Amino acid sequence: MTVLVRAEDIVKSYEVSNQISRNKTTFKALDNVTIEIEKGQSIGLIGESGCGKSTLGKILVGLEKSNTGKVIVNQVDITNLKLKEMKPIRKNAQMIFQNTTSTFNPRSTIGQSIEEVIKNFEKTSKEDRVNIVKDILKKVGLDESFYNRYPNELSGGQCQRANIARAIVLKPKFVVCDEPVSSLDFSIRKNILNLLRQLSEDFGVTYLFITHDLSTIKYVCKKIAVMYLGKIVEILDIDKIEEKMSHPYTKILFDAVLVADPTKRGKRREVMGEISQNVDLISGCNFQRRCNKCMEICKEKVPKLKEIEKGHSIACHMFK
Ligand SMILES: Nc1ncnc2c1ncn2[C@@H]1O[C@H](COP(=O)(O)OP(=O)(O)OP(=O)(O)O)[C@@H](O)[C@H]1O
Repeated sequence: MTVLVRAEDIVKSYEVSNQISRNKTTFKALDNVTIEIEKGQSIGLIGESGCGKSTLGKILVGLEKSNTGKVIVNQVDITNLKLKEMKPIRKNAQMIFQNTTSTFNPRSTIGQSIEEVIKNFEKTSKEDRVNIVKDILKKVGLDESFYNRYPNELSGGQCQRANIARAIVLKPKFVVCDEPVSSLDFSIRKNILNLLRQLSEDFGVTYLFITHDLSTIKYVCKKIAVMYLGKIVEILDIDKIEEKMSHPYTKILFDAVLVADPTKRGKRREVMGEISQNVDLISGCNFQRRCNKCMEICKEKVPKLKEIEKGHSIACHMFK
């Protein structure tokens, strides 16, 4: 298997100022994250709001810089690349955001916006560009008339399709999808998820698929990564999740999902305490205060993400 994206020991801190005291403090959004994404092995990334999913996604496509650590995309170390040097990488590493309409220039037509992306990366004639854009619009289920429409003339679902068209027009190898269907009606979600899967089959795109909705992951991903307070706590195959999930936080997350068959519903595990705010203030495991299996070692030592069997990694002191 070829490794397409590798992030090693990524730390990302933001400076936040207190509005009242005007003191500045740092907030660690990513706390030594290491993740490897193999070609063709799309990964779903889940975790509570604010745990650092989008920040990690942006760092992997070079839209944000980490404070420390290393990011390798398609065999190129992008950690310290300047904006200009990032250009050839961007062609292969794109991001689809949740808020669809605001990502388009309101003064350009959808066709012009997508053409702009091609112009930035490839030398093509106007005629070729128009044809490429019309083709890709068709591929995402939008007819030629959308070329001349403005963003405010599109519905949410149509705009998300256009957004996907723009992200994949250059046939990138890696795409981060940040909650790509969460702002859409349930009736349209399945269509978009099927479209993403189809595009991965047709163009060989590998995704990092960020979501809160576990049910959407299986449409496009083979693996799932669970994140808690700036750390990846478990990675495993999606089809083995019920049988193999082991981290106490993963189990709680999955308990929150309703199981259709009442005979298969287990006893619900309760999550204790409140989510901590700043991981810099915690020594040991970030999940210790909410974990009903917390041991002495969890308060002292940070558990490392370790592969406990092929394709299954976990960061928890219960697993040696
Ligand atoms: N530019 C920024 N300045 C300061 N803090 C930030 C910035 N961007 C993100 N953060 C903080 O970093 C943490 C992680 O944010 P991030 O958006 O990555 O979380 P998330 O898991 O994607 O959340 P959600 O699921 O709600 O989108 C949050 O606490 C957030 O407030």
